[in-house]
Amino acid sequence: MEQVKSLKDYPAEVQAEVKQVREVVATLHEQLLKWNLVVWTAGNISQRLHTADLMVIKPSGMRYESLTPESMVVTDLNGNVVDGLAAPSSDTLSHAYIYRHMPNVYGVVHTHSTYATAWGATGQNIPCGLTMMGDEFGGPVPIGPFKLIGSEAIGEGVVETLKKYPHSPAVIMQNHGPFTIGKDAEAAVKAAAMTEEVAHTMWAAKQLGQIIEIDPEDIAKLNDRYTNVYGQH
Ligand SMILES: O=C(CO)[C@@H](O)[C@@H](O)COP(=O)(O)O
Repeated sequence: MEQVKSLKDYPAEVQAEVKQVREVVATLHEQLLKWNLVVWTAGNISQRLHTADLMVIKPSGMRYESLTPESMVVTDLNGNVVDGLAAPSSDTLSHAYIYRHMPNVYGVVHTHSTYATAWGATGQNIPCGLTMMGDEFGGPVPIGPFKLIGSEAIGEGVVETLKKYPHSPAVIMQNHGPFTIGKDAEAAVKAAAMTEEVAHTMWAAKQLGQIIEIDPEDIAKLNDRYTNVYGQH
């Protein structure tokens, strides 16, 4: 049987990174409240380390206002706790699955943000009818399969869905809510905020009439410009 190491068994550089990532992950949860992406305790953030196959994730069921760097939980990429006093998030095994199968991903976020989750309840991809969707998602925001909570099944659903939508940093799990990814936890939080924004706008558009979807060639150009030209390089 695999021996689970304690954080004390890891080198000093790993312990130093854990300290820094605990701060980052604890503080970023404030952004979920700021952007109105969560209610009560329903959502979580994690970030993977660069110095070891470990991640830092929110403790399960704790109010965002009470989160501190010390209350964050450190697990390995099989979801085993290596440091922390609290039980880790219900979605730990799914975050770990995503990190194991998507080596460029270092941040994962889950929310139940209202409009994105409403699309999830209908099982419909959010169609790409906005230039910002071409920019941010490179196409529609996809719906992932329905999966029960607590195992790595949600992570499998996210990874399988993103194989079909490789430019999207978001999957809205059917009947559940968005899971977003990024090069770090902050990028995944940004993707969660953008998912909710476009979910809201496209919901409003649907009330007004038929959606005009953007041509896939133009979506590719938008996504390329946003990825390679937009912002400071
Ligand atoms: O999605 C769900 C439940 O529907 C959970 O991810 C959410 O409530 C957050 O749980 P944790 O507090 O991270 O264990």
